[in-house]
Amino acid sequence: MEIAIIAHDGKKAEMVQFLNEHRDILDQKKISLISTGTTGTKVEKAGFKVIPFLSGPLGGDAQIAARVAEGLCHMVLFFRDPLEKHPHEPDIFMLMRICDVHDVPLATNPATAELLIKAL
Ligand SMILES: O=C(CO)COP(=O)(O)O
Repeated sequence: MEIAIIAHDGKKAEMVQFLNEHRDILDQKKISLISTGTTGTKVEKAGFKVIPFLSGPLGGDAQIAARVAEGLCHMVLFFRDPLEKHPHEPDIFMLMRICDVHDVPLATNPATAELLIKAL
C-alpha cells in the first residue's frame, strides 16, 4: 500500500513525530511512502524510506494527485498549515479534490491521520 505524506513547513516536525510514533504499523503493513520534496528530505533524515517527488511549490502536490488519480497512491496524509499563505494553493486544492473524486482517504491534520493509520 502506498501512502503519500506531505507537510507544510510549519508542520514538518509534527509529520516526523507522527511517523516516529507509528513506525511499527508502517513496517508491519509494509507501507511504501511517497512525499513532496522537502518533506521527503526531513523524513529520510529521521530514518524512513520514502520516494520524494518535486517540492510542493514546484509541482509535488500535482505529481501526487496524478498518482492518486491513476490508482497508485491509496492514502494521503497532508499536514497543512492553515495559518500560512501558499503560492501553489491551486495545486493544494486540486490534490484534495482528486482525493474526493477517487474516494481516497485524505487526512489534513494529525488527529485524522491517527485515525486513518489505526484503521490500516
Ligand atoms: O508545499 C507543500 C505541500 O503543498 C509541501 O512541499 P514540500 O514538502 O516540498 O515542502
